[in-house]
Amino acid sequence: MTKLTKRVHVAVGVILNNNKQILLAKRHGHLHQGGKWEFPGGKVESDETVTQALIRELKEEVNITVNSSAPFMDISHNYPDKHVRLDIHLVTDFSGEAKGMEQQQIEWVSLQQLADYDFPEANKPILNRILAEFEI
Ligand SMILES: Nc1nc2c([nH]c(=O)n2[C@@H]2O[C@H](COP(=O)(O)OP(=O)(O)OP(=O)(O)O)[C@@H](O)[C@H]2O)c(=O)[nH]1
Ligand SMILES: [Mg+2]
Repeated sequence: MTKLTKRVHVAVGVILNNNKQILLAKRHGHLHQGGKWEFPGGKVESDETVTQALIRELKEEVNITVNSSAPFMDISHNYPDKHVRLDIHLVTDFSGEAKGMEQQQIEWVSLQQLADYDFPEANKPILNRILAEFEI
């Protein structure tokens, strides 16, 4: 008997504010990759574009209204239990005050401190790219 590995397409936001801080959220313990810090985002539903999913998820999860976004990186990663495609977008133009809408911990983290946080395995290239792009 074979069981197909779950595949998910995820819209992910690297939200950068004017103080050069990036918004991180802590995944609840019971979730996939629970306890790790993530960039806010979530699954793209079948009836929406990645941009629509990004806008919806950032509003639902962290109360941020995206005014515009730019494609930043596309990563496919195979976890033992799940295959993820992370469609990562840079968000510098947004409004609203960040809030953990799902009782999750959130933090604005300076670029210098980003490497101190524990991220899911798939996020390593994102970290490297952010640090290279913004010249840390
Ligand atoms: N949002 C987000 N997900 C990530 C990151 N890195 C990473 O491996 N993932 C994985 O991508 C998947 C995203 O799913 P999610 O749990 O955020 O989806 P969602 O918000 O739609 O959740 P829901 O299905 O509970 O409503 C998870 O398996 C998660 O482990 C990241 O930086 N941000
Ligand atoms: Mg999510």
